[in-house]
Amino acid sequence: MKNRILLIEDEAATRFGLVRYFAREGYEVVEAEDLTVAARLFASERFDAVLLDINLPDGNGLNFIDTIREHDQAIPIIVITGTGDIPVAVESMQRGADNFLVKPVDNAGLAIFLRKTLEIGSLKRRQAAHQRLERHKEPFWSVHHAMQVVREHAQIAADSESPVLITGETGTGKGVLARWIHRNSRRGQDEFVEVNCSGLRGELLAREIFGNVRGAFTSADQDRKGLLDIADHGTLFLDEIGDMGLEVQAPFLKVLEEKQYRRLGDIKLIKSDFRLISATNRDIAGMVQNSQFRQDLLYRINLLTIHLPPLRERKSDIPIIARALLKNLNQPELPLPDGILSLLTGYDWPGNIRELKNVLERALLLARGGELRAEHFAGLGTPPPPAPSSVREVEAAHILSVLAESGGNVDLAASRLSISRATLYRRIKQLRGT
Ligand SMILES: Nc1ncnc2c1ncn2[C@@H]1O[C@H](COP(=O)(O)OP(=O)(O)OP(=O)(O)O)[C@@H](O)[C@H]1O
Repeated sequence: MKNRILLIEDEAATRFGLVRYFAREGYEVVEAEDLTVAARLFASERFDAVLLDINLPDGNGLNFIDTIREHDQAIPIIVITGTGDIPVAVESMQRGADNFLVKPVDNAGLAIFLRKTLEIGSLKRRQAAHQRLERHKEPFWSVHHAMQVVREHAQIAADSESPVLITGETGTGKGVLARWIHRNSRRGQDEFVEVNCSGLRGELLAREIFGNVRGAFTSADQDRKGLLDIADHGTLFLDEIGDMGLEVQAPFLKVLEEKQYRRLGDIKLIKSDFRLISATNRDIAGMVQNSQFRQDLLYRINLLTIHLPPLRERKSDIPIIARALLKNLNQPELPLPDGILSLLTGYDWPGNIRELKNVLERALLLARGGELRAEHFAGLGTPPPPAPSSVREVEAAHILSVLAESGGNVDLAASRLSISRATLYRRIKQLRGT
């Protein structure tokens, strides 16, 4: 799809030149000769960027920056000013413009400006959307006692600066938990730098972590920052640390001990104040026994270990997690009938939360916006287990399903069950572990 530019410029000749040039560059340019037309267009149409002249027949373009920013914080604004208008240009930046150019405009220069500004704008939007999504990922949906321990330890991890090792099978949410710890730590506003050690072996991983100077190896045609550099003041998340080769383990241990390192091919020592969170789905202690992982490194990274249990060991959480995942998939109101809940709780979920999320996404596609039915979950295998028999099991199943239907809201569940909030808490406590 073509990027749409709103060009606000009163000189017809300048407009003509810019429209022709940008049409050739693959943009769609919509023209406004004054602020009145611009305001009408901006209110009714969607644009990817605004090119704004300051001196317009019906007012000062600077005021229009405020109007744009009231409605859209992210859209790139490039201001075009006459020579000698530098103070105006500075003011335009202070009011929220992204860039300014001085007339006569060099079209090629403006095109480069525009491309860069649009790239940054789109990155900002993606980052904002990603952060919004990440904020909704709450790692602790649970009534299970094992997750209570996880929650307590995660809070301790967030309050401290010590290295944390998160263990658990694939798809249990180790990455989600690592981000939660970072966000809730005092480094939460700084970088969260993630590297997956299984995708990059040997020297490739070392290059990513340490960076390099020009000429350090054959293809090193320029200096490159390492992730340790970028994670300074923030958090470095090493996913699948069990897959880190021994040749990288030794220098990495040194970094942890000394908090400084050298880029590949460099002699200069660089300091980095990063906080380490690692994760693995492998048995690292067993790897130490087999000399595949250094014991001294393990001692350094596992000061605090948090284990995420697989979904099959906390099946009582499946209704709550499924509800929450539906909410994240923008389907908070969609009912999950008992038949489907028993299908979901009857399955062992080797891929854990990731698999549950995929299964729900597939079911939503198959349901085409309608109600979810059992046939949308075909392939989950085993039929639902026999209905609970003891009074305690019946009570547990009922409480859990009402809690799930109430989206984990204890007040709502208590009122639906016609018991007090305190009684419901007491019952949940008694039932934990069932
Ligand atoms: N609490 C949660 N909220 C929302 N989504 C979650 C949650 N936990 C896990 N997921 C989803 O499940 C998937 C797997 O999560 P994540 O990558 O954190 O797991 P992992 O244990 O790190 O997996 P792996 O070991 O394969 O790297 C992701 O799509 C993630 O969004």
